[in-house]
Amino acid sequence: MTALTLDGVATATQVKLELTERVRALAAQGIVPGLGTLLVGADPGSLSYVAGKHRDCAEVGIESIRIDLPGSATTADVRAAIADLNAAREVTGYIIQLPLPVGHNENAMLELMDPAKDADGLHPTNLGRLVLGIEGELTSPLPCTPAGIVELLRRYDVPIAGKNVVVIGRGLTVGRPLGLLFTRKGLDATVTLTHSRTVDLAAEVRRADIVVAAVGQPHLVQADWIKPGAAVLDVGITRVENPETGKGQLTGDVHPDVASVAGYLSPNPRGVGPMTRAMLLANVVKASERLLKS
Ligand SMILES: Nc1nc2c(c(=O)[nH]1)N[C@@H](CN(C=O)c1ccc(C(=O)N[C@@H](CCC(=O)O)C(=O)O)cc1)CN2
Repeated sequence: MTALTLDGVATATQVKLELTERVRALAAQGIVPGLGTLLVGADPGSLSYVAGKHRDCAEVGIESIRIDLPGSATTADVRAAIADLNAAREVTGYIIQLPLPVGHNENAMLELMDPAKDADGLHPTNLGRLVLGIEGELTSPLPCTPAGIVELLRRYDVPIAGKNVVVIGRGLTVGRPLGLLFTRKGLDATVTLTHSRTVDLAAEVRRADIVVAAVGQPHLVQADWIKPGAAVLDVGITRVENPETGKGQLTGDVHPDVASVAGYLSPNPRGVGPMTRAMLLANVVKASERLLKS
């Protein structure tokens, strides 16, 4: 068996086409969605993700506004930038690119955001709504990577209800909110959220119909951990030096041999990453649509 590829690039392209139409419809009613980004420091990965977010916005017709602060920025500087983004009329939604440099309290900064402008669904109010099971579409945004994972599975008709999902990693942007999302009414999966202190990870994963690996440990998930036919989503990514070429190479959490056992496999790169970007655009569009309805 070779797993069917869950193609994040093709799926995200389709999502962006659909969003372009929705942005046109908003424009016809005088509403221009605008995404703000706040980047602190010059981490190469974060710089590249933020640049990608602005390119994506241009592709679908969303305005974008960028605030970049130097790595030497103080907490007061970050607070001031957040206050500016909360106040800016042209910014209908914004994100704080994570991780923030060491020394900044991410949770405290996320809490300063106007929850109505939180395009990442990471403000405590929006995460709280996810916990409460308040429907996301019309009330609050969902975190982008979890939303992208579910959208990818849905668009490939991978069954979710009643299935055993094992999520590896309990981070803020992926594992923790994903567990909440999968157990929501309507998705109805049974979730095991595993982490670095889980005793027998392989045994947990062997029971899973859907596996999501989001830890950033190259090739952690082995082929003999996978139930035949399972859906495997490879989210964590690490730059590993290729000993032959000496060049850095992006490596996912899932070993390539998994493709011979799984029923579905999202590649990494080109799987969940592009869906994360597309879901951010979707959150910005939905926030503007909510404005129209309010
Ligand atoms: N505020 C946020 N910070 C972070 C988030 C987030 O959702 N909100 N997620 C990640 C980074 N991220 C977006 O910000 C992100 C990561 C990866 C990709 C992506 O498309 N990856 C490509 C490969 C990238 C490469 O070539 O280096 C892929 O998977 O094909 C998009 C967005 C942490 N921070």
